[in-house]
Amino acid sequence: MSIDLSKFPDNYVNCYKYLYDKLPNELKSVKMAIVCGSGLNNLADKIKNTVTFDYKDIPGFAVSTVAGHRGKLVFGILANSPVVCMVGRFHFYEGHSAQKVSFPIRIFRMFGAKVLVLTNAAGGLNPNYNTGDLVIIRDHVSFLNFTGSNPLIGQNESIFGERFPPMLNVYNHHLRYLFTQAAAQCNYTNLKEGTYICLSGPSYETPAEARFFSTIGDVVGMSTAPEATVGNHCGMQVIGISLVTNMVNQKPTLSSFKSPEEIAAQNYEAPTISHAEVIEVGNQKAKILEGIVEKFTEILEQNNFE
Ligand SMILES: O=P(O)(O)O[C@H]1O[C@H](CO)[C@@H](O)[C@H]1O
Ligand SMILES: Nc1nc2[nH]cnc2c(=O)[nH]1
Repeated sequence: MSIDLSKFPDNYVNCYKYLYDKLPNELKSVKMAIVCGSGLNNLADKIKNTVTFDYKDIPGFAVSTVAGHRGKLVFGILANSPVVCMVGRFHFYEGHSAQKVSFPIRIFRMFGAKVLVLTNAAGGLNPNYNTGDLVIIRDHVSFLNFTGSNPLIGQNESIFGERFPPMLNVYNHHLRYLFTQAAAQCNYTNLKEGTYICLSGPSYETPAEARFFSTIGDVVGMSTAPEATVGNHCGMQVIGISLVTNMVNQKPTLSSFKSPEEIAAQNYEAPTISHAEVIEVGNQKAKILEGIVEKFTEILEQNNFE
């Protein structure tokens, strides 16, 4: 075993050992960890020589309760590189604490992962975006962190990182640049970059909230920031990619001064949004993202990225 387990808290050791003992030697250490967002399970399909675990069997893991999140942890080889992939993630709105949501990230660090690839389905706020666009996360605004649900609250586990970690470069610039190269090599031309707004969910935003969020960010979702916060704390190089699964409605709600007849005469259509739509777009676009993530891994290998 390459790490001194006596230095780690028991719950991390139990989980690490459970997985470690079942892995072949070539997967006992990984370079990269990937988290699949809603509808993006197929991202894991390119991983070879896999060893798969059910979340329900892994000590310390929560279980996935959300449609579009398979609840499997996959170790394997992607583009000649040993990786671990969460096929489905945990969310705060499922009733898990921010600490529970991000618990796997520290396990991946214990397995040696330096690079953390976070993917998610998100609503587009930036009017220049379209459904189906991929957005490299440049920075985030986390309403979870603002409101007392920072995953680093509690006793600091100094084996992982410092008490007051800076958050000035959470999303690594070099990785983001290399991701643009990977996308270009895959002939993907709709790549954007933007700020991710993290909300607790599970309700989607009201139009007034959406207008407010659009003044501070480009996409909005209910994940990623806790994982990025913990990854940054334990010294991982983080990259986040949002798939715009829907454009968020920002039009003001109906005026009180208009009669139902006047509204109908304007051919008014009530806006909607559903998780089924989010998953459908995720499934449609997962192939593209899968190809780019594989190319990205290949580029990291070529660049000896550490
Ligand atoms: O962020 P991921 O897990 O991709 O999922 C996004 O999609 C769900 C809402 O449709 C929420 O869970 C939101 O966070
Ligand atoms: N909050 C939020 N999360 C999402 N996840 C996917 N789409 C959306 C959205 O429109 N809003």
